[in-house]
Amino acid sequence: MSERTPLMAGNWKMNLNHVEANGLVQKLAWTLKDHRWDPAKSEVVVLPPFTDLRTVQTLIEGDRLEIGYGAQDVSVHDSGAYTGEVSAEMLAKLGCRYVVVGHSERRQYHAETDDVVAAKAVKVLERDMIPIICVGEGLDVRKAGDQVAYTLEQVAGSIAGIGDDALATCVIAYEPVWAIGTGEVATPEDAQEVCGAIRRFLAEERHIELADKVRIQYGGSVKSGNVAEIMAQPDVDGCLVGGASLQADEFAAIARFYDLPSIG
Ligand SMILES: O=C(CO)COP(=O)(O)O
Repeated sequence: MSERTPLMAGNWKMNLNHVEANGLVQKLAWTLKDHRWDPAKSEVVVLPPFTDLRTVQTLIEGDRLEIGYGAQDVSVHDSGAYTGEVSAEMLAKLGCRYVVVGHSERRQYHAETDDVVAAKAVKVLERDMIPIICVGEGLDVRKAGDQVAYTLEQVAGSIAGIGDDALATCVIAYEPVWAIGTGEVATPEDAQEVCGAIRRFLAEERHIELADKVRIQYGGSVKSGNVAEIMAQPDVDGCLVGGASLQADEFAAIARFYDLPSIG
């Protein structure tokens, strides 16, 4: 068994202005402290919109909080005439540790392909940050029972061009699209089926030591009520949390999944 520290990351999506962001991070920090959260048992990260990053950086660095932060997307370009884009260098300068690439909402609404996702992941790695590479099938694929093959193809395309040493530092987030924001959570067995298949694929395509190091998250309607069972799966090394990460109490409870009873 490897020592993969579970990564509990809150993807705020397009929510909270910088004032609200300040309030949420402060409340999250107090709540984690109050409840004796153990950073050795789970790494906690927030992923605010770009406009909140400076505020979150100031608070986390100023108060020396043990909460990490990062961004939800990045440009494939380094600099220049790309209106509205934000580069990996800019994010690194703001102290970001993580950057989400290929979230299903980017793939769906911005037509991001696996090639684009792979190029973004490379940019993130070049600046010594960690990409959280998102993959996952839609409802039609799930109904046809093709979730494993579909997701592995996305993984293959989204890690193309990433060398073994760099890939070992990456996070892969399995987020079945039908479970995102719907309240319909995948069963722990569903999550394990695909997360386990991703790890076996990495072992076969690259090597077993690498596969053992990569952290694989599950995302999709994660809450304090279901996180313990999901985290009990051997190949699930953390969660990418949307809606529930906007409430400090709820996200703090998720971060302390190891103390929650696993029911069911
Ligand atoms: O997309 C997600 C995280 O990136 C999941 O969102 P929800 O937790 O709101 O379902």
